Order: sequence, then structure tokens, then C-alpha cells
Amino acid sequence: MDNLNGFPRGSVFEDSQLASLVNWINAVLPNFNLPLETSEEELRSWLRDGSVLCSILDKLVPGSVERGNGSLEELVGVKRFLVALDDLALPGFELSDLEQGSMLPVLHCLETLKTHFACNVARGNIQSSRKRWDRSDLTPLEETDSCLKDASKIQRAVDSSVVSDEVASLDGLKSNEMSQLKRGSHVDLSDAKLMELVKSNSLDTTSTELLFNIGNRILGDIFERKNGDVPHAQRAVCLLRKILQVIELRFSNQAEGMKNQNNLFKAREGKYQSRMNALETLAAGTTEENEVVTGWVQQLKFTLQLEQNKFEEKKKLEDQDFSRLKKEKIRNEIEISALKQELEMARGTHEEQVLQLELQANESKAEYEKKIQELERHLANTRKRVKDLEASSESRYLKWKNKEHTYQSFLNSQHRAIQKLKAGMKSIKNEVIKTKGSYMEEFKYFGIKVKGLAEAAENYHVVLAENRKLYNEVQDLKGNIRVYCRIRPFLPGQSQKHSTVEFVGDDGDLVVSNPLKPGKESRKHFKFNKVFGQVSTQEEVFIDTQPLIRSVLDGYNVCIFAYGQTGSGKTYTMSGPSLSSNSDWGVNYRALHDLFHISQTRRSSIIYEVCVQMVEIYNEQIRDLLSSNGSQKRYPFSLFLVNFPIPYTGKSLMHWADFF
Ligand SMILES: Nc1ncnc2c1ncn2[C@@H]1O[C@H](COP(=O)(O)OP(=O)(O)OP(=O)(O)O)[C@@H](O)[C@H]1O
Repeated sequence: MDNLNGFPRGSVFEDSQLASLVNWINAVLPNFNLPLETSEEELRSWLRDGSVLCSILDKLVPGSVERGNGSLEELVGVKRFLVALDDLALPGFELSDLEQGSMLPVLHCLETLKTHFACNVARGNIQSSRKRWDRSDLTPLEETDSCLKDASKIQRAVDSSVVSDEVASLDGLKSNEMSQLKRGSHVDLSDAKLMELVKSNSLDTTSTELLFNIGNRILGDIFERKNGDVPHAQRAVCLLRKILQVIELRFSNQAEGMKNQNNLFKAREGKYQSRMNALETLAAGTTEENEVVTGWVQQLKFTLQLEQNKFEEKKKLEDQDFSRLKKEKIRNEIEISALKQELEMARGTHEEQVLQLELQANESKAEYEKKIQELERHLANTRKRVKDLEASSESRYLKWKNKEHTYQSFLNSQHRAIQKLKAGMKSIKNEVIKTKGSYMEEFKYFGIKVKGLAEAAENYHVVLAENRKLYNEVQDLKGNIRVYCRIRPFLPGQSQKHSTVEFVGDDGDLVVSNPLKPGKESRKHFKFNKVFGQVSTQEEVFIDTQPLIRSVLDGYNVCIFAYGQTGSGKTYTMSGPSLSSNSDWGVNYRALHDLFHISQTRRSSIIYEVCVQMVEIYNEQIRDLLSSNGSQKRYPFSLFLVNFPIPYTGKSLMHWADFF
């Protein structure tokens, strides 16, 4: 059995249909985001409080659902949804269906909404679709019932249809755009479109509901454009003002019309009352006439009563409409004032944003101008540099060209020279081969010569050894012990008149006189190997000892020592007054220098090792001065051993031993 809305009770709702329905709900209300595999029971729990249903319908037909008053009653939302459906003449369902009954009517209702509005969106015409429902889907009885519905519902339905007609008739807007406007969904409110609406007279013929929808949409569009599109906002404000003017004019016209109608009805009532009075006067005449007149009067009274009833009914309706319109006007005025405030705020915000943007624009403009100037300067510099570079590259190119030419000629000359060198090298090679042959012969000849020289050198060593032997024999003959005397000159400050040296002979004779002693004792004669006078030099003293020192290198022991009283010149003779000048060197330094020099000249044939020992003889004790614990070490023998080879300088002593 079918229900009142024409849906089969027993029909099945496929899962795919349910998923498609859920998908559609998600498309209409993206915030809900229901899962596609939602079951009927889950959907029931979602829809139970009616808020989702109201939101869907409000989204499809903005303003169609009455605003809630915050009631906590669960089914209030569903009731509002059903009332709104009824107003739109769309099929609904029973409250019990959503509470615990079959969900089929609810699902079919939603399916109808989906199909209906999808169809309307496609066609851009709500009215035609509703008419189809009214006529084809209702039974004749129901059609009759619907005709007897409340006058306000009819009026609203008529208004809706008028709205649709007016939507279609608006100049400058396409029908689907107007449909979107009416639903509150997005439509392009470009500046040109706004200007067109402001200038056109089509707003005068547009219904009040549609005007409110347009106003809402414009405000929404202004808030969506948060980036301060001020010209657009200004145009939108102009359009809003015009809409408000139209609405105000319309309300005042309606009030005026109501007043006129009221006066008209009052005038008619007075007219009928005067007629009744006239008829009553006539009734007071003849009985016959009276009866006839009474009949007329009765008839007139009945007619008047009917008229009065009609008039009262009409007046009641008009009063209701008037009060409704009044309330609506107050509500609209409140809404308009709120909108005005919002608009003012938005305008203030936009102006601030505009100022900020202008400031930013000025700053960035100045910055860009500065940058442009810098870039221009840079460009000019770059151009200049490019020109310079071009000029320098041109000159370099010419220079390199010249160099290339020079190198080419140089290479050619080098090539020729190489050719010449190759030819020269060939001839040199031949010459080298020839020379090599001659060298080989010469080498052979030299070999023979060198052999002879080696034999001669061998003989030379033999002769040299013999010479040394003879030399040392001469030294022996001269005497192993030689005594020299050196006379110190007067020291600065000493008197030169009292010298005891009377005679110095060339053969080593020395006569010393002392006039203070008597007889032979006053003159004494000494004999030395040689006597060095006051003017003798350090070198002259050394020359006589040099042969003895050289014999050390042939393996002989030599001892040189100086003897004399304090201040007689022992240190002067053995070491020298200073080492700054070679001429001041004493016997020690000269002897060592000579020894090292000779050892160097003989290093090809003999290698000498030189050792040094330094001892001190003091109070008949000998101490090693180079020993690490020298102060402790003492030699266990007495001073005057015969032939002990020590150079003696009084207090200090130097010893060269083991010379080879
Ligand atoms: N031949 C000389 N010519 C010039 N001056 C000399 C000569 N011999 C010695 N003298 C000077 O005489 C002074 C004493 O000489 P020197 O110190 O050599 O004596 P000495 O015998 O070593 O004394 P001492 O036993 O006290 O050490 C020094 O000033 C020295 O320069």
C-alpha cells in the first residue's frame, strides 16, 4: 500500500542508493562528512534531531526553514523541516518514521529532494518542478484538500512562484544565477553585474524575499573578499542601499493601500447603513408596501450581512497580513540596521586596509623607484663596462693576432733552425764517433802513463820516509834537549837605565852584570842554544821550535815548557798577549795550528788522531783540569820524573801525547 506521499511502503532502498544519498548529503553539507558506508540506522541517528535535515533544506532553499528558538525538544527541528517541506509543497514523512519506524519514507524524501533540486539546478526553474508534484503526484481528493489549505500557505506558494517568475524576469542576470542567488549559493557578483543591477529598474519588480536574499548574498560576498576590494564594496553598498529603499517604499505603499481599503470599507458600511435607514422609513408606510419593503429589507439585510461577513473576513485577513507585514517590517528594519552596522564595520575595516595598502604601496613604490634608479645606474655602468671590455677585447684581439703572427713566424724560423740543428747533429754525431775512437787510443796511452806514475809515487813514499828519517836524525844531532832564553823588554813605567843584560851573542851567549856584587860575582856568563832579545817577535821564537813539533807527526815525543820567575813573560811566550791577531799567537797556538795544517795536507795518506790533556801542577801536586771530577783526581806521582813529556809553564801545564 502506498503512503500519502506516493512512496511504496514495501519497496527496498539499495545500498548503492543509500551511498549515493550520503554522498549527496556530503556534497550539500561538506562539514558533516558522513562515511559512504553509513547504514540506515546510523543515518537515522544523524537525522533524528532534525538539524541536518533543516541544514540541507536551508542550503537548498535559503530562508525556507524557520530559525530555531533554541528549544531543547528533540523533534522540533524535524517538525520545522516538515513544515518547510509542506510550504514548498514537497513530499515529507511521518515523525514516527524517523523515530523508530521504517526509514524508507525518510530516505525517499531525501531522494526526492536530491532529484528535485538536481533537476532544478539543471533547469534553473523551481516553479515548474513544484507544479509537476502538485498535479501529477497528488490524488484528486488530496488536490481538493490542498486547495482548501490555509490562505497564508497559498499566498506564500503564490509568492514563491512569483519570486521564480521575477527571478527569471530580472534584467542583467541569467535565470540560473538568480536561482543561485535565491538559494544563497555562490554566484559571480562581478563589478559590472553590480553596476548593472544598480542602474536597472528590475529591483522594483522583484519580490521582497528575493531582495533579502540578494542583500545577504552581497554581504557574504563582501566578507569573502577580505583583501580590501574597496571599489567592489562601494558598489555593493550602493546596491544594498537601493534594495533597502525599494523595500521601505514597498512597505509604506502596502500600509497606504491597507489604509485606503479600510476607508473604502468604512464608506461602504455607511452607505449600506443609510440605505437601511431609508428602507425602514419606507416600511413605516402601507402594510402592503410594508410587507414588500420588509421582504426587500430582509433581502437587503441578508445581502448586507453577507457583505459584512465577507468584508470582516477580508478585513481580518488584511489585518492579519498587515500585522504580519508590520512584524516583518520591524524584523527587517532590525536586520537592516544590523546589516548597516556590519556594513559600516566592514567599510571601516576596508578603509583601514586600503590606507595600509596605500601606505605599503607608497613604500614599495619608493623602494622600487630607488631600486630602478640603482638598476639604471648599474645598467649604465654595465654598458660602459661592456663598451670598455669590447674595446679592450678588440685591442687584445689585435694584439693576440699580431702575437699569433709573430709566433707563427717564430715557429717557422724555429722549424728551420731545428732542421739545421738536425743536420748539424748528424755531422756532430759523426765527429763524436771519430773523437771517441781517438779518445780511446789516448785513454790507453794515459793508462800506461798512470801506471808509470803509480810506480814513481811508490818510490816517492820510500824516498819521503828516508827524508823523514834523515830529518829526525838531524834533529837528534841538534840535541834532544834545547834551552832558549828570551829577554822580556821593560814594562811600561819601568826605568830602562838599570838593565842587567850586558851582552847578547848570536850563538847563544849571554852576559849578565850586577855591579852591586864584588869581583867575578859582578859578571856572569851563560850559554844557551839561542838567546832572543827584547825586540824578538813571537814568530821568531816559534820558528826554532817548529821542526821539533813536526817530528811529533812522525812518532817522536816532544816536550816544550817555559821556566822563569813571576812576571818574566812565560805566558806571553807560550800563549801570547791576545788571540785577536795571528801575530800575537804564542808557541802553543802556533804549534797546534801547524800540526792541524800538516795533518790536513797529509789526510790522503795518513789519518791523525789528536787528543788534549790539561793538568795543573801546584805545590808539587798534579791535577787533571779536563776531568769531570777534576778537583778530586790527583796523579799518584811526584813532579820531577826524568823525561816526562810535559810542556811546562810554571803553574799551568799542557801535554800533547800520542801524536802519530
Ligand atoms: N817579550 C815581551 N814583550 C813585551 N812584553 C812582555 C814580554 N814578555 C812579557 N811581557 C809582559 O810582562 C808581563 C809579565 O809577563 P807574563 O805574565 O807572561 O809573566 P809570567 O812569567 O807568566 O808571570 P807569572 O809567573 O806570574 O805567571 C806581562 O805584562 C807581559 O805582557
